Amino acid sequence: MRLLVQDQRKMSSYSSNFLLVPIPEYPVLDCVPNKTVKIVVLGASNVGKTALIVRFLTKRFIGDYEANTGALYSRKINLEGEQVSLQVQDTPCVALQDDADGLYCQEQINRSIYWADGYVLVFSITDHSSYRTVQPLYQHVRKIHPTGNIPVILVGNKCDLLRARQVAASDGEALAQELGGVYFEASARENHEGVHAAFLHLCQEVSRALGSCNGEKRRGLHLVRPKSPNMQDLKRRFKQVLSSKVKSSTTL
Ligand SMILES: Nc1nc2c(ncn2[C@@H]2O[C@H](COP(=O)(O)OP(=O)(O)OP(=O)(O)O)[C@@H](O)[C@H]2O)c(=O)[nH]1
Repeated sequence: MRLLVQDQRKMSSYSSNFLLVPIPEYPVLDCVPNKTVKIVVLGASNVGKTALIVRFLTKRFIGDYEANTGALYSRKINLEGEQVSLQVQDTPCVALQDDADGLYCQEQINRSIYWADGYVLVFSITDHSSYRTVQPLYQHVRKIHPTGNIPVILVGNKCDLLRARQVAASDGEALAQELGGVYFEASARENHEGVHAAFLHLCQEVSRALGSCNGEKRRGLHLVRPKSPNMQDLKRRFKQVLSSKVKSSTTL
Protein backbone atom coordinates (compact mmCIF):
# COMPACT_ATOMS: atom_id res chain seq x y z
CA MET A 1 0.00 0.00 0.00
CA ARG A 2 2.80 2.36 0.91
CA LEU A 3 4.55 1.47 -2.30
CA LEU A 4 1.43 2.48 -4.21
CA VAL A 5 1.36 5.89 -2.55
CA GLN A 6 5.04 6.45 -3.26
CA ASP A 7 4.55 5.42 -6.86
CA GLN A 8 1.69 7.81 -7.22
CA ARG A 9 3.83 10.68 -5.96
CA LYS A 10 6.70 9.75 -8.21
CA MET A 11 4.46 9.59 -11.27
CA SER A 12 2.73 12.85 -10.45
CA SER A 13 6.04 14.61 -10.26
CA TYR A 14 6.95 13.48 -13.77
CA SER A 15 4.03 15.20 -15.39
CA SER A 16 1.26 17.48 -14.31
CA ASN A 17 -0.71 15.94 -17.14
CA PHE A 18 -0.79 12.51 -15.60
CA LEU A 19 -3.91 10.41 -15.28
CA LEU A 20 -7.51 11.30 -14.98
CA VAL A 21 -7.42 13.57 -11.98
CA PRO A 22 -8.41 16.81 -13.60
CA ILE A 23 -5.95 19.62 -13.24
CA PRO A 24 -7.71 22.27 -11.15
CA GLU A 25 -9.48 24.52 -13.55
CA TYR A 26 -8.25 27.78 -12.10
CA PRO A 27 -5.35 27.10 -9.73
CA VAL A 28 -4.09 30.68 -9.76
CA LEU A 29 -6.62 33.44 -10.00
CA ASP A 30 -4.61 35.70 -12.24
CA CYS A 31 -4.07 32.82 -14.71
CA VAL A 32 -7.73 32.23 -15.51
CA PRO A 33 -7.92 31.69 -19.27
CA ASN A 34 -10.57 33.91 -20.77
CA LYS A 35 -11.64 31.29 -23.27
CA THR A 36 -13.29 27.93 -22.58
CA VAL A 37 -13.40 25.25 -25.25
CA LYS A 38 -16.18 22.77 -24.52
CA ILE A 39 -16.17 19.46 -26.31
CA VAL A 40 -18.51 16.50 -26.08
CA VAL A 41 -17.71 12.96 -27.22
CA LEU A 42 -20.69 11.07 -28.63
CA GLY A 43 -21.30 7.67 -30.17
CA ALA A 44 -22.76 4.21 -29.91
CA SER A 45 -21.92 1.70 -27.21
CA ASN A 46 -18.43 0.25 -26.93
CA VAL A 47 -16.86 2.36 -29.67
CA GLY A 48 -14.12 3.67 -27.38
CA LYS A 49 -15.38 7.11 -26.32
CA THR A 50 -13.86 6.87 -22.86
CA ALA A 51 -10.69 5.24 -24.18
CA LEU A 52 -10.16 8.11 -26.62
CA ILE A 53 -10.62 10.76 -23.94
CA VAL A 54 -8.28 8.93 -21.57
CA ARG A 55 -5.72 8.57 -24.36
CA PHE A 56 -5.95 12.26 -25.24
CA LEU A 57 -5.69 13.51 -21.68
CA THR A 58 -3.20 11.00 -20.25
CA LYS A 59 -1.44 9.46 -23.28
CA ARG A 60 -2.42 6.10 -21.82
CA PHE A 61 -4.70 3.23 -22.70
CA ILE A 62 -6.45 1.24 -20.02
CA GLY A 63 -7.92 -2.04 -21.19
CA ASP A 64 -11.22 -2.08 -19.33
CA TYR A 65 -13.63 0.70 -18.70
CA GLU A 66 -16.93 0.54 -16.91
CA ALA A 67 -19.85 1.76 -18.97
CA ASN A 68 -19.70 5.38 -17.98
CA THR A 69 -22.44 7.70 -16.86
CA GLY A 70 -20.81 10.80 -18.27
CA ALA A 71 -17.84 12.54 -16.69
CA LEU A 72 -16.52 16.01 -17.35
CA TYR A 73 -12.77 16.56 -17.47
CA SER A 74 -11.09 19.92 -17.55
CA ARG A 75 -7.62 21.27 -17.95
CA LYS A 76 -5.67 24.17 -19.35
CA ILE A 77 -4.06 23.76 -22.75
CA ASN A 78 -2.11 25.95 -25.10
CA LEU A 79 -3.76 26.49 -28.46
CA GLU A 80 -1.77 28.40 -31.03
CA GLY A 81 -0.01 30.35 -28.28
CA GLU A 82 -3.18 31.07 -26.29
CA GLN A 83 -3.97 29.60 -22.86
CA VAL A 84 -7.39 28.02 -23.04
CA SER A 85 -9.52 26.14 -20.55
CA LEU A 86 -10.55 22.85 -22.15
CA GLN A 87 -13.54 20.85 -20.94
CA VAL A 88 -14.24 17.38 -22.35
CA GLN A 89 -17.55 15.68 -21.65
CA ASP A 90 -17.78 11.90 -21.85
CA THR A 91 -21.28 10.54 -22.43
CA PRO A 92 -23.26 7.34 -22.14
CA CYS A 93 -23.89 5.61 -25.44
CA VAL A 94 -26.66 6.44 -27.87
CA ALA A 95 -28.48 3.76 -29.88
CA LEU A 96 -30.64 3.64 -32.97
CA GLN A 97 -34.31 2.94 -32.40
CA ASP A 98 -35.70 -0.26 -33.88
CA ASP A 99 -37.07 1.54 -36.93
CA ALA A 100 -33.60 3.15 -37.33
CA ASP A 101 -35.27 6.54 -37.78
CA GLY A 102 -34.59 7.92 -34.34
CA LEU A 103 -32.16 7.70 -31.48
CA TYR A 104 -32.32 6.54 -27.92
CA CYS A 105 -30.62 9.48 -26.30
CA GLN A 106 -30.70 10.21 -22.59
CA GLU A 107 -31.66 13.68 -21.41
CA GLN A 108 -28.19 14.01 -19.95
CA ILE A 109 -26.77 13.69 -23.47
CA ASN A 110 -29.11 16.36 -24.79
CA ARG A 111 -27.88 18.73 -22.10
CA SER A 112 -24.28 17.96 -23.04
CA ILE A 113 -25.01 18.59 -26.71
CA TYR A 114 -26.61 21.90 -25.86
CA TRP A 115 -23.69 22.85 -23.62
CA ALA A 116 -20.86 21.95 -26.00
CA ASP A 117 -19.15 24.02 -28.67
CA GLY A 118 -17.53 21.13 -30.52
CA TYR A 119 -18.47 17.52 -31.23
CA VAL A 120 -16.43 14.34 -31.50
CA LEU A 121 -18.63 11.76 -33.21
CA VAL A 122 -17.14 8.31 -32.74
CA PHE A 123 -17.79 4.97 -34.35
CA SER A 124 -15.77 1.78 -34.39
CA ILE A 125 -14.40 0.63 -37.73
CA THR A 126 -15.19 -2.90 -36.56
CA ASP A 127 -18.88 -2.22 -36.00
CA HIS A 128 -20.97 -1.08 -38.94
CA SER A 129 -24.02 -0.38 -36.79
CA SER A 130 -22.01 2.18 -34.81
CA TYR A 131 -21.22 3.88 -38.14
CA ARG A 132 -24.92 3.96 -39.04
CA THR A 133 -25.62 5.72 -35.76
CA VAL A 134 -23.51 8.73 -36.69
CA GLN A 135 -25.77 10.37 -39.27
CA PRO A 136 -28.90 10.37 -37.02
CA LEU A 137 -26.72 11.50 -34.15
CA TYR A 138 -25.50 14.46 -36.17
CA GLN A 139 -29.11 15.28 -37.13
CA HIS A 140 -29.95 15.21 -33.45
CA VAL A 141 -27.14 17.69 -32.71
CA ARG A 142 -28.48 19.85 -35.54
CA LYS A 143 -31.95 19.83 -34.00
CA ILE A 144 -30.50 21.14 -30.77
CA HIS A 145 -28.36 23.71 -32.61
CA PRO A 146 -30.47 24.47 -35.67
CA THR A 147 -28.47 27.48 -36.76
CA GLY A 148 -24.84 28.24 -37.21
CA ASN A 149 -21.62 26.39 -37.65
CA ILE A 150 -21.16 23.12 -35.76
CA PRO A 151 -17.48 22.25 -35.34
CA VAL A 152 -17.36 18.49 -35.66
CA ILE A 153 -14.89 15.70 -36.28
CA LEU A 154 -15.64 12.10 -37.11
CA VAL A 155 -13.41 9.47 -35.50
CA GLY A 156 -13.27 5.89 -36.74
CA ASN A 157 -11.74 4.21 -33.70
CA LYS A 158 -10.11 0.78 -33.26
CA CYS A 159 -8.13 1.01 -36.48
CA ASP A 160 -5.64 -1.42 -34.94
CA LEU A 161 -8.24 -4.14 -35.60
CA LEU A 162 -7.83 -4.10 -39.36
CA ARG A 163 -8.88 -7.71 -39.86
CA ALA A 164 -12.21 -7.00 -38.20
CA ARG A 165 -12.85 -3.87 -40.27
CA GLN A 166 -16.50 -3.40 -41.29
CA VAL A 167 -16.31 0.25 -42.36
CA ALA A 168 -14.03 1.36 -45.18
CA ALA A 169 -11.93 4.45 -44.65
CA SER A 170 -13.54 5.95 -47.75
CA ASP A 171 -16.98 5.61 -46.11
CA GLY A 172 -15.68 7.47 -43.07
CA GLU A 173 -14.31 10.22 -45.26
CA ALA A 174 -17.54 10.50 -47.26
CA LEU A 175 -19.64 10.76 -44.12
CA ALA A 176 -17.35 13.36 -42.57
CA GLN A 177 -17.59 15.43 -45.71
CA GLU A 178 -21.38 15.22 -45.56
CA LEU A 179 -21.31 16.46 -41.97
CA GLY A 180 -18.89 19.25 -42.80
CA GLY A 181 -16.09 17.86 -40.66
CA VAL A 182 -12.80 16.02 -40.97
CA TYR A 183 -12.40 12.25 -40.68
CA PHE A 184 -9.72 10.73 -38.46
CA GLU A 185 -8.98 7.04 -38.13
CA ALA A 186 -7.51 6.37 -34.75
CA SER A 187 -6.64 3.68 -32.31
CA ALA A 188 -7.01 4.61 -28.67
CA ARG A 189 -5.32 1.31 -27.95
CA GLU A 190 -2.21 1.64 -30.10
CA ASN A 191 -1.51 5.23 -30.80
CA HIS A 192 -1.55 8.52 -28.93
CA GLU A 193 -0.52 10.75 -31.82
CA GLY A 194 -3.57 10.04 -33.98
CA VAL A 195 -5.95 10.64 -31.10
CA HIS A 196 -4.12 13.81 -30.11
CA ALA A 197 -4.19 15.15 -33.66
CA ALA A 198 -7.94 14.58 -33.89
CA PHE A 199 -8.82 16.31 -30.62
CA LEU A 200 -6.38 19.13 -31.26
CA HIS A 201 -7.91 19.79 -34.65
CA LEU A 202 -11.36 20.13 -33.09
CA CYS A 203 -10.07 22.31 -30.24
CA GLN A 204 -8.52 24.66 -32.75
CA GLU A 205 -11.71 24.78 -34.81
CA VAL A 206 -13.77 25.59 -31.74
CA SER A 207 -11.26 28.12 -30.50
CA ARG A 208 -11.30 29.94 -33.83
CA ALA A 209 -15.10 29.84 -33.95
CA LEU A 210 -15.29 31.34 -30.50
CA GLY A 211 -12.92 34.12 -31.46
CA SER A 212 -12.10 36.16 -28.44
CA CYS A 213 -15.40 35.62 -26.68
CA ASN A 214 -16.57 32.74 -24.56
CA GLY A 215 -19.10 30.20 -25.89
CA GLU A 216 -21.50 31.00 -23.08
CA LYS A 217 -21.58 34.60 -24.16
CA ARG A 218 -21.98 33.56 -27.77
CA ARG A 219 -25.15 31.57 -27.26
CA GLY A 220 -26.52 33.16 -24.14
CA LEU A 221 -26.21 31.60 -20.70
CA HIS A 222 -26.55 27.84 -20.85
CA LEU A 223 -28.86 25.72 -18.78
CA VAL A 224 -27.17 23.19 -16.57
CA ARG A 225 -23.51 22.38 -16.56
CA PRO A 226 -23.02 18.64 -17.12
CA LYS A 227 -22.15 16.52 -14.15
CA SER A 228 -18.55 16.68 -12.95
CA PRO A 229 -16.77 13.38 -12.45
CA ASN A 230 -17.39 12.08 -9.01
CA MET A 231 -14.32 11.58 -6.86
CA GLN A 232 -15.01 7.89 -6.27
CA ASP A 233 -14.99 7.34 -9.99
CA LEU A 234 -11.74 9.26 -10.42
CA LYS A 235 -10.07 7.38 -7.57
CA ARG A 236 -11.16 4.08 -9.07
CA ARG A 237 -9.76 5.03 -12.47
CA PHE A 238 -6.56 6.30 -10.87
CA LYS A 239 -6.08 2.95 -9.14
CA GLN A 240 -6.97 1.18 -12.35
CA VAL A 241 -4.15 2.94 -14.18
CA LEU A 242 -1.65 2.12 -11.45
CA SER A 243 -2.64 -1.52 -11.38
CA SER A 244 -1.07 -4.23 -13.47
CA LYS A 245 -3.85 -3.78 -15.99
CA VAL A 246 -2.03 -0.83 -17.52
CA LYS A 247 -1.35 -1.64 -21.14
CA SER A 248 0.55 1.30 -22.45
CA SER A 249 3.50 1.34 -24.74
CA THR A 250 4.04 5.06 -24.38
CA THR A 251 6.21 6.78 -21.83
CA LEU A 252 5.59 10.19 -20.42
N1 LIG B 1 -8.67 -2.87 -30.00
C1 LIG B 1 -9.11 -1.73 -29.50
N2 LIG B 1 -9.94 -1.73 -28.47
C2 LIG B 1 -10.38 -0.52 -28.00
C3 LIG B 1 -9.98 0.70 -28.57
N3 LIG B 1 -10.60 1.69 -27.89
C4 LIG B 1 -11.35 1.12 -26.96
N4 LIG B 1 -11.22 -0.23 -27.01
C5 LIG B 1 -11.90 -1.20 -26.17
O1 LIG B 1 -13.29 -1.12 -26.46
C6 LIG B 1 -14.05 -1.31 -25.27
C7 LIG B 1 -14.98 -0.13 -25.07
O2 LIG B 1 -14.22 1.03 -24.77
P1 LIG B 1 -14.89 2.27 -24.02
O3 LIG B 1 -13.90 3.38 -24.04
O4 LIG B 1 -15.46 1.87 -22.72
O5 LIG B 1 -16.08 2.57 -25.02
P2 LIG B 1 -17.32 3.57 -24.80
O6 LIG B 1 -17.71 4.04 -26.15
O7 LIG B 1 -16.98 4.63 -23.79
O8 LIG B 1 -18.41 2.56 -24.24
P3 LIG B 1 -19.81 2.89 -23.49
O9 LIG B 1 -19.46 3.29 -22.09
O10 LIG B 1 -20.55 1.60 -23.61
O11 LIG B 1 -20.53 3.97 -24.21
C8 LIG B 1 -13.04 -1.50 -24.14
O12 LIG B 1 -12.88 -2.88 -23.93
C9 LIG B 1 -11.76 -0.91 -24.69
O13 LIG B 1 -10.61 -1.52 -24.15
C10 LIG B 1 -9.06 0.66 -29.67
O14 LIG B 1 -8.64 1.66 -30.24
N5 LIG B 1 -8.67 -0.58 -30.10
